[in-house]
Amino acid sequence: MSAHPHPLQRLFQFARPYRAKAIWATVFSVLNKFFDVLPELLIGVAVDVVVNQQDSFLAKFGLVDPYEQLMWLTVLTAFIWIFESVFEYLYALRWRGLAQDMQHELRQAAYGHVQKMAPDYITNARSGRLMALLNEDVNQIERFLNTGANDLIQVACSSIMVGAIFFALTKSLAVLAMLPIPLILVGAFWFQKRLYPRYVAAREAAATVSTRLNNNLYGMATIQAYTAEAHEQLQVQAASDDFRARNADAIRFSAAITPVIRMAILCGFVATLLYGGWLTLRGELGVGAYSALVYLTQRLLWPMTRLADMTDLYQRSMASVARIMDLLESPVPPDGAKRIEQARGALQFEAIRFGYEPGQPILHGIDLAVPAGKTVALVGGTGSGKSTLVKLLLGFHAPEHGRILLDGESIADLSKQSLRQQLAYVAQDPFLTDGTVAENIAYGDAQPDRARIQASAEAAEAHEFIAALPNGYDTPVGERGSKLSGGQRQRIALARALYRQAPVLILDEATSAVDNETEAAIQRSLARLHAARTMLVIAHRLSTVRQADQIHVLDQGRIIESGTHDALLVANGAYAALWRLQTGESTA
Ligand SMILES: Nc1ncnc2c1ncn2[C@@H]1O[C@H](COP(=O)(O)OP(=O)(O)OP(=O)(O)O)[C@@H](O)[C@H]1O
Repeated sequence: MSAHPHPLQRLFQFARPYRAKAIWATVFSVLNKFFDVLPELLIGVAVDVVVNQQDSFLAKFGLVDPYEQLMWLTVLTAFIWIFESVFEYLYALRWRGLAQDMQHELRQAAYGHVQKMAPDYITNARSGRLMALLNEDVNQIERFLNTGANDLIQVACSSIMVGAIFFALTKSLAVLAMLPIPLILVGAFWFQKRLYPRYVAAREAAATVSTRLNNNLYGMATIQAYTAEAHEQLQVQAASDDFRARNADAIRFSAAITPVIRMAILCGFVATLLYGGWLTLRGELGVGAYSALVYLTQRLLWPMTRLADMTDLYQRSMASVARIMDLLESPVPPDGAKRIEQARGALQFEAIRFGYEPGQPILHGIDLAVPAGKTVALVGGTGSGKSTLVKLLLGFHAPEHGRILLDGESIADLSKQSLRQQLAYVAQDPFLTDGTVAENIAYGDAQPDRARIQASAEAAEAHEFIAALPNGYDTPVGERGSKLSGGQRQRIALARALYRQAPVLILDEATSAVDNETEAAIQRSLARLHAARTMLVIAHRLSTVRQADQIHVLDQGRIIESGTHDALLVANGAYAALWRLQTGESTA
């Protein structure tokens, strides 16, 4: 199916640090099973005591009186049961502990890995699919380790132990009782092989449902505004139906396992009952041994009915392990090693060519410089590649050709963390966390500075509205900032970027949702900060970039004009035309 090792092997590899814990858990499972099988033998010994009395098996140990034999048998039974219970407690504790540890480690590792990927990876991988992976797949492994692993070990143990007892007591009966085992195992493997792809398909379908639900919950306002509820309900229904059908397909198989195995067990049980009874009647097998063997046949074969559940759990969790390991092994974008402590903020884009998809170039050789402390603006039609250029600067993608320099250092050589610490970025659609206003402004700072938070909010023209909120800076903003207006969200995002005090400030449509008056005030604040920072500003509203030291006009991935506002008006090209359109002024 794939070049990867078996999922179990991949899980073992991942769980290396937990090897000692797993070994202890296994030891306790084995010991528990050992003490669990013994009472069956004691039944045989008890029958032997009451039937054979002075000639019983126990009499050989010097216990001639049958009443004394019974007494000792009772004491022995009590001890066996106590040990069985103690080891049951210990294995349950260990396996469940291990399940929790693995669940935690896998989730941490998977999320940690996702955080190293470019943001586009998450949208390409479908965020719902990732959610399913981080939640359900991880839980699936916990479920298996909670009970499944112990069950598998104990079935194997009881088969070996009971088999050994059978062989010690009577070989011919042992062969008969064990005849169904190969049949059961072949059957279980046959089912298992067919179940695995069905579970993989079911997991995929679950991920699709999750993606759709995720998307719809996020876009509920649009769904309702467009009265698309019925349409979306149908879409969810279709995805859920598919999930149900795939699960039903797996269930048809897994439900058949127990009845089939039971038939095989029946053969083994009937054989022991008949042939063992016959041997006992002929005096070739003791009555005590016969009683023990009848019970032990059950002990040997009956747990195998649980193979169905175990296989089920095992296959589900292996499908989940494979998905998680695939994620963990997906290549992380390369990272540079150099660090930059305090950049001056000089940026240089040299002959940048880039496309998201092979053969579909978005940027066709961009050359531009942003001297330290200067403001450079990028304007141009929608889809012309402005945000893409910023994504390259942030190191989300690497250019196919050309390089980007920060203070003369290629950003490809810099560690992404070090690079991004020099940049303060306000995205087109800023992301606010589900915390308070203050937490959002001081985002990423372990020791938030209250005075700096307020100063940043003032510079972003946000202080006034924040102060008017019910709890001021301590007001929760809601999920993704849902309790705020678009313009308020933008200003908090701007305050956050200013709080960072990074040498380079990148504003991608950072004030598009605020009114003209507020924007003018923000411009004045930014102008005061101007000298200290390099600014790369993207804007559709040209009044925003009017004061920039240099303006570049992008068109379909190429710079078609560059200059100051005044020079571009004089040049009377695309920029001047756009300016006239936006202001109604005549520049000719
Ligand atoms: N993750 C992506 N995968 C594939 N194509 C993308 C991706 N992001 C953007 N694009 C494409 O790249 C082109 C440039 O997009 P970009 O966001 O850089 O434009 P922009 O100039 O910032 O536009 P706008 O002014 O509308 O924000 C567009 O054609 C867009 O469809």
